[in-house]
Amino acid sequence: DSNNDLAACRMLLSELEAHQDAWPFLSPVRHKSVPGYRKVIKKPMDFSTIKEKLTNNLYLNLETFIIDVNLVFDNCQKFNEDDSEIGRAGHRMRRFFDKRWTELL
Ligand SMILES: Cc1ncccc1N[C@H]1CCCS(=O)(=O)C1
Repeated sequence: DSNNDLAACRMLLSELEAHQDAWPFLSPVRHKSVPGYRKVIKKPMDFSTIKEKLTNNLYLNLETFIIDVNLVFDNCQKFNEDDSEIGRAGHRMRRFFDKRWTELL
């Protein structure tokens, strides 16, 4: 039900934030220092923004939360080469997240 969905979202987010490869995703990409980012990425998302939305009760259920987490990783894949520090971190974080939330099912 929505209470344990919320608990699951909080649990999953704290695990994402604690991951050693989370550093590129903890705060919004500073588009002033990342040329092209604002033009290329139409819907920026990061873990701190997700936390804010959780706190403000903006996720209807686990599914809407997972959509935002996937947006973080999809943005990363769109902007970063697979063979780059941030690109590789994104792939590792997505693999970790997919494993964890499926373990909840
Ligand atoms: C996820 C991402 N995609 C593209 C460019 C940059 C980033 N992340 C930045 C977030 C702030 C710190 S940083 O500037 O080192 C890295």
